[in-house]
Order: sequence, then structure tokens, then C-alpha cells
Amino acid sequence: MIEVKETPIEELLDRVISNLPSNKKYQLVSITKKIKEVNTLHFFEGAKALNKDRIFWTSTAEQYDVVGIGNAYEIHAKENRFEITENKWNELLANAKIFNPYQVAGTGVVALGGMAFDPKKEQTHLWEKFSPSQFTIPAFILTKNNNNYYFTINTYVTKDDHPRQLATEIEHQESLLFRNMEQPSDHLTINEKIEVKPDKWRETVRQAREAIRTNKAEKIVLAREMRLKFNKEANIASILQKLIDKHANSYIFAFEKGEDCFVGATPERLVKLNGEQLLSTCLAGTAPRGKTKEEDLKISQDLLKDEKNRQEHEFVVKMIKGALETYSTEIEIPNEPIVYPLKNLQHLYTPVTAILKDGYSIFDIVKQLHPTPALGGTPNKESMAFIRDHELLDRGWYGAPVGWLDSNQNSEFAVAIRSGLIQGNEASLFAGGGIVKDSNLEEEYEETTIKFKPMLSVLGD
Ligand SMILES: C=C(O[C@H]1C=CC=C(C(=O)O)[C@@H]1O)C(=O)O
Ligand SMILES: [Mg+2]
Repeated sequence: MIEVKETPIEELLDRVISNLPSNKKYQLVSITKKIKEVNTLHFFEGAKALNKDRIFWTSTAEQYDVVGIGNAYEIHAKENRFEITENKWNELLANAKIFNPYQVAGTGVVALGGMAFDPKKEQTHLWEKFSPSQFTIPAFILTKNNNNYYFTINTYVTKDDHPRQLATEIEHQESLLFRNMEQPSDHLTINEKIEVKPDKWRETVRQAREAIRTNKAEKIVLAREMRLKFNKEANIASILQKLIDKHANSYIFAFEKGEDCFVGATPERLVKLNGEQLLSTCLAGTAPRGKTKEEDLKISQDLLKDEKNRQEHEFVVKMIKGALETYSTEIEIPNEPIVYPLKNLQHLYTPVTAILKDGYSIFDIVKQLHPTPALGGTPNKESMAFIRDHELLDRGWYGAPVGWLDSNQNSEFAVAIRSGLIQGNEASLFAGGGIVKDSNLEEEYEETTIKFKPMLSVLGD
């Protein structure tokens, strides 16, 4: 293996500060070093000592975790959120001094964030800490990639900064971050569990089905909310640990904003970019898991043949294919879905691969893909208008893209389902289902009940 020589942080800061052009007030500096193995969740928990917002991301199918602490920079946007975020991101990269001898995905200047499902829907008090689109470039990033560990420091410097002083300050924060690395034991129990207006939800499903039967739309996804109260304040690291232990093939994430934290374990990849290699996923159509192997197999075979679920799925495949055609080549999509088994349920699944065309970015793809008919419906305009006018809840970041991107064109976004907003000793969970012309009200209700389980089962249920 090639040995990489790391330059001391003080020397790098000195280099940047003394070369800062006179017309430049400040400069983003990003320094990455390799570190020994650490438990990323213990680090996440220990980072509480800094009293800064934390972000956690892992893909349980791979050896890949990113933990972000605090913020060196934040990109907020509302109108034209994709264009504005992309412009600010490019501007940031063009002006950053990046010292990263490793160039491994998820190290260096990395932005992690998410957005509201529908920025046109009025934001309620529930999601007040979460903006319509927010990407954070954390001050400190711990990256685990293929069993290698990296630590990145992102900081702004000015001409007046003293390299030694700044380095000492950073080293002090670093020592605080790595000091208290223990996993708390947590005995959370649910004291109160309220399904928010289940009968009104059924009625909205009936109205959506009616709209579909009278050709106003073909598919409309409707979600509902469950409100919980716990015996004490929930510990996010402990929730994440349980989600990781239970959910293979999922993205486990947490975005903390003060007292509130959006947490989830979603199986749904929106898009992964590895250079120009693009991966996406069509995931829609649902059945429960069986209690025995035989029952499970029977359910999955029935799911594959079930016309209603196949229709739900087909809308997603068609849309993703169409959306990718402008931006990529060599699109490959199997003709038939397979069954994707999860802990609590199984889905119809079709993988998509393609090559991103030159001149396009992750922002073009996410903008084009969100919302897929797995979360919005078909056609997009009509289904979104129906959801905006009839759905009883503020989805906030539920059902929307969450993920990360780095300065080397690596990035991954998932669709934030199987998720909840934790607020101290309370929480709101969200679950939805695709309504089509043959939907049955009770079956859709049952389907959403199972979709609450991944979160409920780690919160004390
Ligand atoms: C909207 C959700 O799931 C979507 C993803 C997979 C299967 C779905 C379904 O079969 O209805 C939904 O479209 C949710 O989990 O809240
Ligand atoms: Mg469904």
C-alpha cells in the first residue's frame, strides 16, 4: 500500500492564511486525515459534548458511514431549490482549499441534507426547524469507507487568524469529540400512541380512489401520522443502533436540528452516483412477511402476480425510465420486478442502472426523480395537487430525498420513508401507501400500519 504523508494542520492553515489574496475576506479550508478504527455511533454519541447539530448516515448494505458534526457552511433554499443549491455548492467548491490525499467517497468537502416533500405545501409548527431545503457542510466529518476511517476538518479562515491558535482550538475540539466514546443504554418505552385521524385518512383514500376511477389521476400516494409520547427523552444514538441491527439493505439516517431529529431506516434508494455510474431503484407494491418460510414464499409469489401491486410498481418504473432518458445513456431496467424482502414487509423491486451524460449533475437527477410515483403519484401534477389539498398532515422531510454529495462527484440520495421526527420525549411517525383504482381501504390502512413498524419497534413498542 502507498504511504500517504500527511502535513500537520498548523502548516496547512499557515499556507492558506499567508496566501490569502487581499481581496478575499475568508476561505474555506478542508483537511482530511486517516485515523484508526472508531465506532461511528459511539463517536456520534460522544459528539454531544460539542453541543452542535449532528448528522448520521449509513448504508447497511455497504461498509459506509458518515457522521457530520456542526456546520462550516449551510446551503438553504426554497424556490428553485435545486438550482440554488447547485450554484452555491459549485461556488463553495471553486473557492475551497481542499487538502485530501485520499479522495475517498464521503471525505473532504461533503454536503449532507434533505428537503421538504412539497415546498408548496404550507409548513406547520411540527417541521419549523427543518427548512424547505438544507445542506450542511459539517465542521467535522468522520467517514468509514471499506473499513478505513477518515477524519475531515472543514473551517473558514481569515487573514487575521493565527495558524497556531486556530490549530490548537481545532485540536481541542477534536479531543473532546473522541473523548467520550460510549454507547448509552436506553430503556425507552412508549407511554402514549395516537394514530392521527385514521377515519379521516380512510375517507381521503376513498376520495383519492374516486378521483382515480373518474380519470382525474392514475395513482395517488397518501400518508398518515402517528404521534408518540415516551417515558423520557429519546437517545438518538441508541435508536440508530437498533435500526442498524434490525435493518439490512437500508439507509439509516439522522438529521438533528436542535431538540428535533429526523430519523429513519429506508430501503428506497433514489439515486447513487459513483462518478458517471448511476443507480436508481423502483420500489413500490407491498405485502407482509410470512410467519413461516412456506407462508413467506407464498406471499411473495402472490405479490409478484398481484395486479394491483404490479400497477403501483409499473407507474414508478415508467416514470424513472422517462426521467433518466434526457440525462443519461445506457439505461438498463429489467422487464419484471423481483421481490425485495425487508424485516417487516416485502416490496416489488426493479433496479435501474445508467451512465450520466456529460454536463449533468446529481442535482439534475434528484430534481427530475423527486417525487417518484412511489411517494407522489401519476400524473405528477394532478397527484401532487390532490395530496396538497387533501392530505391531513405536513409531510415535512418525510418522503423526500435525503443524502449526501462530495467534491468528487460521488453521491447518494434515498427517499426518506420508514421515518419519524423525534422531539425530545415525543415523536411523529409517518407512513403512506400508493392508492390505485383497485385499492381497498382496509388493506391500505393495514399496509401503512406495518410501515410504521420499523420505527415503532426501536422506540419501545
Ligand atoms: C410511502 C411509503 O412507501 C412507498 C414505498 C414502497 C412501497 C409503497 C407502497 O406499496 O405503497 C409506497 O409507495 C411509506 O413507506 O411511507
Ligand atoms: Mg402499496
